[in-house]
Amino acid sequence: MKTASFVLKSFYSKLKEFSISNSLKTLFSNENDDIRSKMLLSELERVLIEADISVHLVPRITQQIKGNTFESVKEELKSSITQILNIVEHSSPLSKALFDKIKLKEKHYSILICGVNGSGKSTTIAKISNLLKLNEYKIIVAAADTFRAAATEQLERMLLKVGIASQDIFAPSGNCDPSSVCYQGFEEAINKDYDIFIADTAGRLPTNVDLARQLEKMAKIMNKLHVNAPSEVILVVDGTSGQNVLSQVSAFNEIVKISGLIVTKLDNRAKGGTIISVVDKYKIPVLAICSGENMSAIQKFDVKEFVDNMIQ
Ligand SMILES: Nc1nc2c(ncn2[C@@H]2O[C@H](COP(=O)(O)OP(=O)(O)OP(=O)(O)O)[C@@H](O)[C@H]2O)c(=O)[nH]1
Repeated sequence: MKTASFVLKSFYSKLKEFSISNSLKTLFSNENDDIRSKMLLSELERVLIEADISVHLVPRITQQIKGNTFESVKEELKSSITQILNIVEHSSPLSKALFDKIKLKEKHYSILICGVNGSGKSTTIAKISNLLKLNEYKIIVAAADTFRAAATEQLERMLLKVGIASQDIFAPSGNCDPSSVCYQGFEEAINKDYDIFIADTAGRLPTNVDLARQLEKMAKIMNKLHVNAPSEVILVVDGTSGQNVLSQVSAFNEIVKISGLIVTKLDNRAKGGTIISVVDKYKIPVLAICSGENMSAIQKFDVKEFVDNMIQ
């Protein structure tokens, strides 16, 4: 089985392959080049936009560039991007429990997972469940994706694979309302003293009013059972969706307050700029990054590691 660091390397090697630095080096092919000249500045802007950094953010980054050598510009870019990413702390009680082995203080911790179709929600839930189980948490997962027929079986299959027993998967048969699955599942979590309750939800376009209301209802109904519920609302986004991720974050955040992001599929086509743009615009922490279908392909988001690999 591939280890987490091996899998993550595939994301970082992709980032390196794309490398802002390579493009930057070519901008400095002539010794007398000055980055502040109009031509070179617009070339630098193009490089950053190609790295998936939003067009609104790029001028703010380039404005801070004062140096005129490859090394100085590179360091200024790194510092500017680091500053943007460090505007929030990229952690939550869940991510600390997952990656830092810091015990959750809250009892019956509840997590609502949402996102557009196919962003990787169920796979990510299996990865999280795997880690939580290894860290000796008693968890229960509710299959509240009652929309797609095969979704429950798919989730169950993945959870069983990582050693979650079928009695720890709340998946009532029949045509159930997703809010009632959330409610009953969370009620069971409280009654049977589970440490963590995770609800998988159907993939949805947040612009679909009915589906948006349904998600809102799930969060509200959980709150009837516990004053802090849901403890975290995590939006799972496909990291290869580029700037589309920005509109997803905005739309979902209007329905339920998103407490953190998990960015998936970074092994596919990762340029990294999307993460920078989302953090800058919405100040929402990135709780984890995923770079593969393998259950170990999930890792804490580390700003320094990310920036060092993006610009070397
Ligand atoms: N390459 C890669 N594929 C991934 C990753 N995470 C999930 N996938 C794949 O993406 C596809 C969709 O994943 P799911 O977990 O089913 O996504 P979902 O959001 O639950 O899907 P819906 O329930 O249909 O909305 C599957 O083929 C997964 O194996 C990842 O980090 N990298």
